[in-house]
Amino acid sequence: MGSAYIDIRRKLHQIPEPGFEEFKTQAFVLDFLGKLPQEHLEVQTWRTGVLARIRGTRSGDRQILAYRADIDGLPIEEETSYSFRSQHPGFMHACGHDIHTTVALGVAEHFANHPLEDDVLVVFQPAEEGPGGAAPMMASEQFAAWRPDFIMALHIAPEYPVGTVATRPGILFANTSELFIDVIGTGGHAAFPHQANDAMVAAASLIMQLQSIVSRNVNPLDSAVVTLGKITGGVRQNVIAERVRLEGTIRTLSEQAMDEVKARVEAMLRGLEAGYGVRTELDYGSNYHQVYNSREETVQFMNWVRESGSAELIACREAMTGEDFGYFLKEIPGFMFWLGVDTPYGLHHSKIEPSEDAIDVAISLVTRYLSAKSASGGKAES
Ligand SMILES: CC(=O)N[C@@H](CCC[C@H](N)C(=O)O)C(=O)O
Repeated sequence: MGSAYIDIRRKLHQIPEPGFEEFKTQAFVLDFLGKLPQEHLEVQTWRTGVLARIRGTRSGDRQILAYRADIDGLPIEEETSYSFRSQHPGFMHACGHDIHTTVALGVAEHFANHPLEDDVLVVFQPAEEGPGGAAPMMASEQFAAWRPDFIMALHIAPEYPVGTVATRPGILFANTSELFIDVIGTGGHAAFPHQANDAMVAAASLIMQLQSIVSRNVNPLDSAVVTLGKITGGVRQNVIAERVRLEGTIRTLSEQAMDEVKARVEAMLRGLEAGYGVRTELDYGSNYHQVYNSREETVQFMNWVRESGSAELIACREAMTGEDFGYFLKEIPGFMFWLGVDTPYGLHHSKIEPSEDAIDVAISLVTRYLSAKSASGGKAES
């Protein structure tokens, strides 16, 4: 099965699309599903997402087991050595969603050919990178009609070898909040700073102040990240900037720490306005709930991986990545795990080249796990 799925991944890799604009990806998924045996398969769309339900042989009496993939790309210019690079300038699958989607198609194909007693729901979710598709998808009529009793998902992990998976019960990924700050001063001629109010100098001071939140305000026994990833502002070298925009993200392992970090950001903006005479505008963009793996489900999965030998299991630590899969896990028992894809470049890097050998590992692992779970009436045994 390897080469067929590698070909699918390469096709998806060439069409990365931003959140809620995954039109080609959705069409690709629908086309693939349309060619599978249709006897047990039902498909619904929700915005640019897709829900594929494979009815089990005892559908109705039994539970619905779900596998979720995110399908959007990132606004990053690709710099890989691939011959099948992105055909969408400025966009790239730099977070492995092409692999996640391919695995989901493999899972759907497997169960369309070999239905379980339980139903299997394969969720193709848009907009994970932002603004967040999980919460509105869960609130949709389509999802409510097919709401699963269990849900699992994976995320590629560049640092782990192919053939390994890593997870832990409890918190796996952080609470996140995007951060958009506009600093607004008064523009002017570079030679007359006293007649202007330089938004760039105020923004530079703010950047350094924000770095002190994690080191000086957050309890050292807690964990938090404040990262600014983008600055824009100014017009040209001899014009005092009237407006500077900072874009970043806040990550914390507790909701309390998130509230504390946000309170400090707001206090610093008030201080900046008083000290520099600028005006500021603050927008937290989208916020994601932490990915909290159900204890019982995760321990069962970890035991099953160890006993079945389906992959090598790493009991990992939590990470400061975010994932709106956390919204599914807030309401539905399940877990997320890392899938080793062995590449020197990290997630969101323009040169990331995940090993495609991991695709078969994942399809086999997910289909075997859901089969074992169904066969044992909910509790997977190896
Ligand atoms: C796994 C991963 O990389 N997820 C993204 C999620 C983005 C959340 C949101 N847009 C933000 O930037 O806060 C991540 O950056 O961790």
